[in-house]
Amino acid sequence: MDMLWNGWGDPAKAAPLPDTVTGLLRDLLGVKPRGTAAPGLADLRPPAVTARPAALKALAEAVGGTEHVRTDPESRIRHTRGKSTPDLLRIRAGDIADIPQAVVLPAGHDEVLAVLRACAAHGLAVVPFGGGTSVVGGLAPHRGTFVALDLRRMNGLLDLDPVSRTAVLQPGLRAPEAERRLNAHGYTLGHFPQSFEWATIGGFAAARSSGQASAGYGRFDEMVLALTLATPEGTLDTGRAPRSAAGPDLRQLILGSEGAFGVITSVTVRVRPLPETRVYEGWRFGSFQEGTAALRRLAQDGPRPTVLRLSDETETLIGLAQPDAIGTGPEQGDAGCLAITGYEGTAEDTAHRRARAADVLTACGGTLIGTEPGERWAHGRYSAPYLRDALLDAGAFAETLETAAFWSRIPELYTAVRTALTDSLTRAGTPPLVMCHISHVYENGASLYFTVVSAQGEDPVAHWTPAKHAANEAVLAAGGTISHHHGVGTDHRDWYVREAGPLGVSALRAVKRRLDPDGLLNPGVLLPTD
Ligand SMILES: Cc1cc2nc3c(=O)[nH]c(=O)nc-3n(C[C@H](O)[C@H](O)[C@H](O)COP(=O)(O)OP(=O)(O)OC[C@H]3O[C@@H](n4cnc5c(N)ncnc54)[C@H](O)[C@@H]3O)c2cc1C
Repeated sequence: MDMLWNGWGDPAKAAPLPDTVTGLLRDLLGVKPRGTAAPGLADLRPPAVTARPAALKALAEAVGGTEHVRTDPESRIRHTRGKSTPDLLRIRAGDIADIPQAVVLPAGHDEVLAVLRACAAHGLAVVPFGGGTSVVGGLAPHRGTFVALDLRRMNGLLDLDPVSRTAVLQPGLRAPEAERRLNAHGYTLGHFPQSFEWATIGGFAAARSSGQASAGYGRFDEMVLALTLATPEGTLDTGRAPRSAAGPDLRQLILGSEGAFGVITSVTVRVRPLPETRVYEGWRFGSFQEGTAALRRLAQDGPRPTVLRLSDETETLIGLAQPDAIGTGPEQGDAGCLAITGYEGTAEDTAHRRARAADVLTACGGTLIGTEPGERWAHGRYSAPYLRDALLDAGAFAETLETAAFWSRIPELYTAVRTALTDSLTRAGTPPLVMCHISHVYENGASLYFTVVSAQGEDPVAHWTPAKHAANEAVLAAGGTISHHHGVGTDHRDWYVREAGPLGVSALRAVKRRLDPDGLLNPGVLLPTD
């Protein structure tokens, strides 16, 4: 099954907004229903394919037949951009300017190399395409003539080593299928981002993804032990031991390279035994500040839950911490802040960590409110993207952005980003609701994840852009990183360039030139084009 072309996920799971939320949008944010009907897939008329027949023939030869090179309108439209809110708004408005010439489906590493050779020979750029869930413009290169390299046929579990607890996965394997295959052998990857239903192993590595259970299982880049990269200049194999002192770690150069240095064709990951037990529960704190201090205590001194997240006052009040319960949040205004803790592992380890963490959280001012909020969060953990579609349908604007910083910077960063978003959208005539949560913690810092909801402007993308830029400026000024887990793409590139600095950027450009001398791979993604 393919994802909804102009929204999120499985069309069967689309859910209308509860009346409480529609009322809230109208009364609080002045959201008005949009009058214009969105075009259907068949209404869109992609520009004709301009790639020469010889180029399409070479691509077909590279991937074993014309059936693996798709030029039909629907396939091309389904590979146009990713799933950020501006991406959805553009395609809903019928804008398919970033459409690929063709969708090419290789079956293995050698076919990827052959596609890269064919593209080099015929002057076509290449956009590696995993699940298509990028929210940073990672699939919209700055070059008109390109093909989407869809990795869905490379979807195998190639090896499982129970002694080392490692697995070799192909890049096009979607997360649920990766879990299903590992679970059949008694293992889990433990990577559960909100995009879990659709994103792929290659996309996780390419964009340095982080899942909702990162407190226990770590970020995806921490799980990766080895990678194979197909580049226009040949194959780069990295990682022959869990850790090494043999020079700089080339794995780190590939992780986060977002298709600009090559195509990841194989990923070796560490796996863990399937947990015997899972338990999620809710805690209430008087304020975001108090809850943040409690999370820091657990992150620094332990014990570390598997899931650890904290919503600020606004997110708690709206009920967004549990998307299934949106609009039915605590009735009283002094809801405080909801934290969710989760424990996965053996029964003994889970019970032990849960009891000790409860002592820490209580000492930090938290009140246990039972397993119901935790179970509700777990049940609704993949629902929020469906909610976004319903909000857009209702005429609201809803988008997320994220950053991270050292603990001492977190309060300033929180205030700076909230203020930037609120001021910018209020000046534009659409005062927003800005909500925030912490869902990834480290010994030395944490991420902040913001959700913005407002009325849509007349041109919703143009209306949002200054607010997003103001938030990016606030992130850098307050000492945060431009992305904790969404990546750079084209949307964050200009701020990433400032974060990396001129020498850092020129070093990365040198790498790009060595691996991709003709600049075929994702031009303009991660780094500016020359
Ligand atoms: C609703 C929603 C929720 C999300 N939640 C999370 C979350 O909780 N945590 C999180 O980390 N992210 C999240 N994301 C962002 C996104 O899911 C991640 O960035 C994910 O890693 C992208 O995987 P993908 O397979 O969809 O990659 P794609 O979107 O297809 O590609 C992402 C980038 O990587 C490149 N790429 C893809 N595959 C390869 C490959 N094999 N080799 C080289 N380059 C490649 C692409 O060219 C592109 O630049 C969310 C996105 C959405 C829309």
